[in-house]
Formats: sequence, C-alpha cells, structure tokens
Amino acid sequence: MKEIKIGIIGGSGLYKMEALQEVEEIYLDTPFGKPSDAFIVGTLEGTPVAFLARHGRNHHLTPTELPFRANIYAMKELGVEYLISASAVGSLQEDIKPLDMVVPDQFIDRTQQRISTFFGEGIVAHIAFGDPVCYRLAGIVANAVERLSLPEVALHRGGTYVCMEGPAFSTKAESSLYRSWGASIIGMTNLQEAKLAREAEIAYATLALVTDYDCWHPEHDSVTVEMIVENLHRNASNAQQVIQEVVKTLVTRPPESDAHSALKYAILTPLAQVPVATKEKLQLLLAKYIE
Ligand SMILES: CSC[C@H]1O[C@H](OP(=O)(O)O)[C@H](O)[C@@H]1O
Ligand SMILES: Nc1ncnc2[nH]cnc12
Repeated sequence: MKEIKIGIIGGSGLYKMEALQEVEEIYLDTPFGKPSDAFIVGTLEGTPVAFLARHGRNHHLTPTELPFRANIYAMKELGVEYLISASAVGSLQEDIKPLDMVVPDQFIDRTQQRISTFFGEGIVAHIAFGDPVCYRLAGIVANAVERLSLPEVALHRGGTYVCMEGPAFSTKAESSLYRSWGASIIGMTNLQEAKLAREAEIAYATLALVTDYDCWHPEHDSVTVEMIVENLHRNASNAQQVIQEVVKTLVTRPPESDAHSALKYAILTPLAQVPVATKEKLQLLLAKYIE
C-alpha cells in the first residue's frame, strides 16, 4: 500500500470530503480493534490523504464509544505523519461566535470513561503533553483559514478546548465553571486523539467549527443537536476548503514536529524487558526504537 502522510478525521457533520479523488475504501483491523469506519483514501490536490469519519459515516458511535486507539493506530499503519481533526464545538466566550473557527492550543480533560494511552501491559511511557497540539501544524491550519478570508467566519488562533464525556451536553453550572477557568470552546472528542497521536508520534491539530454558545449565554438558546447540524451544514464546505489549503502547504513545506520524536525519551521500561506480546502489539510505535 502507498504511504499516506496526511490524515483527516471528520467529526459531526463532516462524514466525507467532497474534493477527494481516486477514492478507495479501506477497512483496517488493529491490535486495538476496528476503527470507527472504513478509511476513505484518495487524493487531494494530487496528494494521497486518508479520511476517517470519527463517529462512522452514519454517526452511530457516541463519543464514549469511539475506538480512539484503533483510529490512531490505523492512521499510523497507513503512514500518517500529520493528522488534522475537524470538529464541532460549543463556544464558552462571547467573542467566539457560531460559524467562527478556532485552532485551539490547549485542552482540559473532563472525560471519565476512556483509555487515553497505548501503553501498559509491561511497558511504561510518559509523553510530554504540555503543548498538546503541534504548534507548526496548528499554525498552518490557522494560516489556511486566514488566507481563505471566508465570509462570516472569524478565526481565533489558540484557545482551550474542554473535552467532556457526553453524550448529554453540559449543565449551566458546568458551562459557567469552564468559563470561570477561561476555557474557550467545548467538545467531546479531541483530547484522546491528541494524546494518542502524540504517543504515535503523529503531529496533530484541530480545526474547531463553532456551532453554538453551549448553555451559558443569556441571549442565546441552549445547544441542541438541531442547532449544531444547521450550523455545520453552513460551515462544512468552508472546513473542506481549509483542509485543502492545509494539504497544499503540507505537500510543499512539511514542517518539522516535536511530535515525530515524542517517544525518544518517554519510554521508561527497558525494551528488552517488555513482554513479547506487548512488543508485538506496539510494534508499529516501537519499531524505530528497537535495534
Ligand atoms: C453532534 S452534537 C455533539 C458531538 O459533536 C462534536 O463531535 P465531533 O468532535 O466529532 O465533531 C462533539 O464532540 C460531540 O461528539
Ligand atoms: N456545546 C457543546 N458541548 C459539547 N460538544 C459540542 N459540540 C458542539 N457543541 C457542543
């Protein structure tokens, strides 16, 4: 199979990339189970890319049910080095309006029921996660939004994404609490992806599409799925244009990323002491560190 260096994970409302050409569906299996759906592999601007609908193309997986490890492992298997997530989010700040785009640079983890690591079973690794997204890739995403000058769409560079468990939306007390923390946006999916991508040495960045004001705003209705879907429909083609722009830059000027060597000093267990079954399971991540 040809190597695909660019991966895209589409969230709610972004179940396919219209501009993909020479499309092929690839079903993969991983030591961590099956990914959310088939990978849609094709070319964008003549470059191979792999697209995955995070919740499945029929949106049948809740955020808690998402097979995060399988999704990221399969991206690694395809050869992905740069991973862009397009996600719907609620706004926690007045000046971040529905239809705006945010490229967050921080996360707060409010999830409770998810496995966020490939490690364990005889191997311990602690990756650095102080800067949870690749700032160079995030810069490329933000620059792409800026270059396109999309009508009605303001860009917010940086910001903190609160990742909640869901599937129910927040209470007003929770929403106010996150605002008091200075957080910018809220969603249910990106934290685990960012962590696992870092462990898999894949550069990760989020293009967050603002769909609502969650439930804190006195002059706006509380978030509903209907509201999210309506705003996503208005913004889905913008998001795809941004991704196309990002791909163009990645092809001509692929950035260096600290993520690509994230495991270099992270693994504590001597590899010779790691159980064979674990080594086999993580072969893809460990290969370059095993003589
Ligand atoms: C459709 S309502 C809530 C749902 O939307 C966001 O999904 P994604 O991040 O995959 O775009 C949010 O995280 C929830 O999963
Ligand atoms: N208000 C919100 N809370 C959590 N996830 C969301 N996705 C889109 N809007 C959201």
